[in-house]
Amino acid sequence: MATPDILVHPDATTLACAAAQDLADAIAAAQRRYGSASIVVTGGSTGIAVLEQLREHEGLDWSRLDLFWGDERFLPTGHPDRNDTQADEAMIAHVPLAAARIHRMPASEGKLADDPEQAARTYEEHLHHLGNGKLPRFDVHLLGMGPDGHINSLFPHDPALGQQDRHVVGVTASPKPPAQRITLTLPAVQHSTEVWLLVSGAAKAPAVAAALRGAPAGECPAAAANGVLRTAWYLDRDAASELP
Ligand SMILES: O=C(O)[C@H](O)[C@@H](O)[C@H](O)[C@H](O)COP(=O)(O)O
Repeated sequence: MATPDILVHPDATTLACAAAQDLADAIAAAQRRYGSASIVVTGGSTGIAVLEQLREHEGLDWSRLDLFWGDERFLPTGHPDRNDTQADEAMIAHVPLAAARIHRMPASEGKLADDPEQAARTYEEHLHHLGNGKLPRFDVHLLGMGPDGHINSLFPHDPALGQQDRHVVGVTASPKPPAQRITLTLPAVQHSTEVWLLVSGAAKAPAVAAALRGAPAGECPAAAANGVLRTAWYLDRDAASELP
């Protein structure tokens, strides 16, 4: 596993601008190489700020970009706390993405209303359908991180962290509201060509240091967030303040 790249920026705004520029470049590179690009987006203030910046990038070919989510709060369509609603407002509503390439996690309504596990299976089937029985290619998986080291909806000590056989699971007792969520698992994160963690603020500094020290994933899930070819940590100075 390659050593992670640690990229420290003066503040959260500069971090988001730099990550968006790098993401635009990575999308263009994947489109040149494969014909289309595929990114996994995240919620949280830093991840959403990156999407706000990305939408300003001129020359980006939005028609050949697939958008997936790393996790979702299991709430009805359009709920303001859903990660996809926030991504809609920050980026999707402003750019010409192809509707069929926006792969949202299911919402808590209709047949799936009270069944995040079934909703997770539905998303997993969708991914496996796109990938001919496997996961599709994820060129870049963006991740936020909580002060407890959680990534996606994979929280410390949660049994979902040990999940090796599934790519998407339902969460029913998240320590952070809402309790019900859908999340990609660690094997799905680790399937991504590149994983970029977007972390700002002093409250995250201890978890950043723990993850980069190689803490056990059960205690600090972000420690296991590694891409196949590259892992990059986009930090602001405060988040990096406990690194050696
Ligand atoms: O699902 C959630 O409750 C949040 O989206 C959460 O997982 C978030 O991504 C991180 O806590 C980082 O958030 P910030 O970037 O806002 O610090």
